[in-house]
Amino acid sequence: MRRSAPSVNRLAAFQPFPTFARGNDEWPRGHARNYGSSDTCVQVTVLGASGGIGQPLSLLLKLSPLVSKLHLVDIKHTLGVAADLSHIDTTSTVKGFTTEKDEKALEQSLTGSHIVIIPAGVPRKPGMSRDDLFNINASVVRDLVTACACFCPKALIGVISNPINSTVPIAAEVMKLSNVYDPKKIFGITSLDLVRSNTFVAELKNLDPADIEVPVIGGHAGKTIIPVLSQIKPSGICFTDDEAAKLIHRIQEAGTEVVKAKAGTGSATLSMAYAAARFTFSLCKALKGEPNIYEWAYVASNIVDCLSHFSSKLLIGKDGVAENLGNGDLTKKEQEMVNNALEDLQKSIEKGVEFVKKSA
Ligand SMILES: NC(=O)c1ccc[n+]([C@@H]2O[C@H](COP(=O)([O-])OP(=O)(O)OC[C@H]3O[C@@H](n4cnc5c(N)ncnc54)[C@H](O)[C@@H]3O)[C@@H](O)[C@H]2O)c1
Ligand SMILES: O=C(O)C[C@H](O)C(=O)O
Repeated sequence: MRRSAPSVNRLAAFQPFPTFARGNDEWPRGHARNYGSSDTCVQVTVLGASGGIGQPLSLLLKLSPLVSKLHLVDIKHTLGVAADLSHIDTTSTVKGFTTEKDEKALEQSLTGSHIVIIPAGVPRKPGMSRDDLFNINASVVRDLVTACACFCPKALIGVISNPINSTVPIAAEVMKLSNVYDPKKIFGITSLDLVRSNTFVAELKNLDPADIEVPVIGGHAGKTIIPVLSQIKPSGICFTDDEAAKLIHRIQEAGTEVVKAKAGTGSATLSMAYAAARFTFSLCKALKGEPNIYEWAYVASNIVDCLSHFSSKLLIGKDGVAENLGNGDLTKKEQEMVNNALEDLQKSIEKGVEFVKKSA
């Protein structure tokens, strides 16, 4: 039987589906009554909404009372996905936009958006690295963020499309070119690394994952994914060197674990949809003025001297990152992991920046 760690509850902001996760029949209706103020309208646009992540993510967003208007955008199939979701008896409205045949689709979907989440692009197949997706996804993200710069320059933007370590700097450069760059408003969504870490630690120590918070810093590829085991909440969870090494390896390779298991049909979609929904709910709560919203995400940062982007703990407010809370006290080994990730991160960032400069 699983033990519960009594000293730390999952932070309210960290647990978007408390009653649902516990199997409460009332959800989402009863749940809706407890969440956020209904007077703040939040419009969320999902770019890539017909895809493996896009569809379950859109479903989770449709279920939440935090979202008032849901705009679903993809090259194709979006009208069907939107019609399907629109029959769900929650209060938000859903609209589909197909960019393939409708040149106004991006303008119409993005105008008025407070939050834009981007899972558009191609996923990995076995044997590929995330960086192997650059050639296709770099231009997808560039073009979609260019549309955001034009039609919703003040929106909070969450990038899911890989390689995150490069696509987020691409998004930043695009916003700079349009003179609407606000470094506080662009996030690389790395939440899946934290979700996985919580799960794996809970499995190892026979605890309830809802009670566990494992910080993960750095970036989102291989050794740039840096779980900070010394700062796990609740404190007092100890690992042998062997346990820690295996755990860190599993967290860093978890994406590849899924890619291999899916055997050519894609990468993580359902767990990513959950992670992205959780992150989006945090943005919604922050927009609605809820205090103490903390997340980890890959953002413009001066936490590490030589890098323009890095993932660390953030306080999120109405305008995006309200404060970058940095890495906390790292052990010598964790600091070594950061040092070992610098070169990869630097290269990925430069690759993204150069790509936008060349295509400008
Ligand atoms: N950040 C993370 O932790 C994380 C986790 C999992 C997957 N991913 C990444 O997310 C991306 C999407 O994965 P998926 O499994 O959903 O892929 P998918 O192929 O199932 O879906 C992608 C969708 O994007 C759409 N699309 C492509 N170009 C578009 C454009 N220009 N405008 C609008 N829509 C467009 C496609 O039509 C498709 O429906 C991949 O790059 C993958 O590597 C990131
Ligand atoms: O591994 C991938 O390619 C997708 C994603 O980045 C993940 O971590 O699951």
